[in-house]
Amino acid sequence: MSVLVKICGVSSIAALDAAAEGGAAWVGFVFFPPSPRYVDARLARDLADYARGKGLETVGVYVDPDDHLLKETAVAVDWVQLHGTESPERAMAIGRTFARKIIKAIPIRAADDIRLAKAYEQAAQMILFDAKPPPGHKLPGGNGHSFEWSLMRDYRSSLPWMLSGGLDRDNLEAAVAASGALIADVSSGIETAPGVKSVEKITDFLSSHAN
Ligand SMILES: O=C(O)c1ccccc1NCC(=O)[C@H](O)[C@H](O)COP(=O)(O)O
Repeated sequence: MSVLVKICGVSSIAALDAAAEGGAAWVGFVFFPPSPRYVDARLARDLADYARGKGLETVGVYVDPDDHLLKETAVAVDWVQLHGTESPERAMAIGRTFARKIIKAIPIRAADDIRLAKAYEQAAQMILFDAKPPPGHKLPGGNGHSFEWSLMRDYRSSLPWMLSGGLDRDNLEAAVAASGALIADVSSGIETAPGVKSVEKITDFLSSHAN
């Protein structure tokens, strides 16, 4: 069993090197100021240039972004990941206006939550299923929480999809087996503290069941 991997919340060259050397397909930069993984437009441009030189695809992670933020930052990345309450119409408009591929994050707690993905089939090029954060939580993603992976078992779509939420090297194999995912996304599980990526953990994660 092997999966493609997105390493999310990257803010250092060392983490990019580990992601590229371990065979990750995507790296994500978080453009949401309250996040401990936040990077500004200038740092993101430098990191994204470096990542592209290493053969990585780049993803900008946003929460209900306005056009000003997108104009400043989306130019640096290949994909725009929408982690807020963006409607299908807004997601489609962002994709067209900024000529970027869209990943729409769908928060999951129960089986019914998966249905929302259908509404984005024309607006997005990929879906990311992430654990719904507890009410009142300040971040919509990057919380290290999992959802019941087997809920994805019978999911079928014309779009590729990523499994996300609380993954780490110890649970990746079980998560993939239970969900049938072909792509996995990880952030907290490869950190030593919120926002601090570990080269060793990235390498371990990617060598466990990825590629
Ligand atoms: O990572 C963040 O800080 C973040 C903040 C706001 C919106 C989204 C965010 N992360 C999105 C991701 O793609 C994470 O990789 C995903 O939520 C999984 O995170 P984790 O459970 O920590 O592996």
